[in-house]
Amino acid sequence: MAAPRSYVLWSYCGRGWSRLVRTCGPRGLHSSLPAGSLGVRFLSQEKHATQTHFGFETVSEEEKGGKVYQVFESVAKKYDVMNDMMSLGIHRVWKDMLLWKMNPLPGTQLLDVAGGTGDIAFRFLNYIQAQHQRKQKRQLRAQQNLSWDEIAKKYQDEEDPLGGSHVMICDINREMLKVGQKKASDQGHKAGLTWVLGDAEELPFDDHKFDIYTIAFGIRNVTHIDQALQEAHRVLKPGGRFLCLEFSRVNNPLISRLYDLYSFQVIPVLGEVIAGDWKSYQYLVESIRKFPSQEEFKEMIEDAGFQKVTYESLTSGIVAIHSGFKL
Ligand SMILES: COc1cc(O)cc(C/C=C(\C)CC/C=C(\C)CC/C=C(\C)CC/C=C(\C)CC/C=C(\C)CC/C=C(\C)CC/C=C(\C)CC/C=C(\C)CC/C=C(\C)CCC=C(C)C)c1O
Ligand SMILES: C[S@@+](CC[C@H](N)C(=O)[O-])C[C@H]1O[C@@H](n2cnc3c(N)ncnc32)[C@H](O)[C@@H]1O
Repeated sequence: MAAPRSYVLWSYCGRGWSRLVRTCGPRGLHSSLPAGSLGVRFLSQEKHATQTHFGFETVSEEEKGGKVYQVFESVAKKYDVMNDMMSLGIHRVWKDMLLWKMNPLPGTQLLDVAGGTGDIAFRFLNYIQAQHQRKQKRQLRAQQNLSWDEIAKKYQDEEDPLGGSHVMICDINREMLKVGQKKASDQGHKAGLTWVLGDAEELPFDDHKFDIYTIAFGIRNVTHIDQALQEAHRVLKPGGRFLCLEFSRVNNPLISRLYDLYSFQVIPVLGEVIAGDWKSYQYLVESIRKFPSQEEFKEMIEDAGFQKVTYESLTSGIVAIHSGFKL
């Protein structure tokens, strides 16, 4: 569908001309003139950039990407410590729950978009490796009559412990990727992962390439969420799964009040004290409030072509995991 254009209209209401900006979509001009208007002069056809939000601020769509980039460039080095401090470690449990829901099999090709400092990717590799080790132990226990030499040899001759699984970590921000790459080498993750600089709205991958697409705490920052969802659908294989972990809507009014207090009174202060960055953490809490509810987001995922879309709210709806399939 063609993007709506904005036009400047000037309306005369008796006391003088006033400037109105109205959009013109494919079905015509959407404008209602104030009562008492004596006439309209169509003075110009300036094309206006479409407006969107950056937290509670209204910005042009062109500006938003740059502002989001600055936020994550600024917080990258303190990102992990901030998350532990802000959530008292709860974000780790939410990410573990994403992995339990995914329950990947050896050989899975995962694309983790907005993968940042690698939290989902490392959990994926650890999950697959742990599965492989459990399987190996089960097999060895079943073979009661093996000698010590044979057991040692089985461990030495080990084939790929990832069973061909691979995770592609794609993020738009160089600084976040750099921190992630350093963490990977510190934690000894060498095989099974690739780091790619790329935009969720225009993924640098062919169609039908991945078994699973994840995005954790990323989609809220994307300018055109519908575009990112369509890209997720495009790069998944038929039968592939979309999983999204994101902040959502708290339904209990008392918890919601406490959560608001904590978010607006505590999180930016922590951001200032720990990361020297109040503004980025103010953006974080504001962007959470701008993100659609569980049901609204489910509809957006369905609109992108996914089927069997479901969600699970965690911690009273502070976050939710949405799941959908490309069938
Ligand atoms: C720039 O963009 C970003 C930067 C990032 O670093 C990260 C992200 C993306 C985000 C993540 C990866 C996850 C990071 C996690 C969070 C943002 C945390 C959000 C989650 C919560 C607020 C809820 C869960 C956290 C907790 C339960 C922490 C517990 C806090 C306390 C026990 C209270 C601390 C109390 C004080 C410091 C005293 C002063 C308090 C007030 C003035 C406010 C009153 C607050 C309370 C009475 C308690 C707080 C209540 C709640 C949190 C709600 C309770 C909820 C339930 C019981 C379910 C990124 O995009
Ligand atoms: C809050 S972090 C989440 C990182 C990680 N997934 C996690 O769960 O901790 C958000 C990430 O989204 C990335 N991001 C924002 N807009 C993006 C876009 N259009 N395409 C890809 N990544 C984007 C940021 O650079 C940042 O690394």
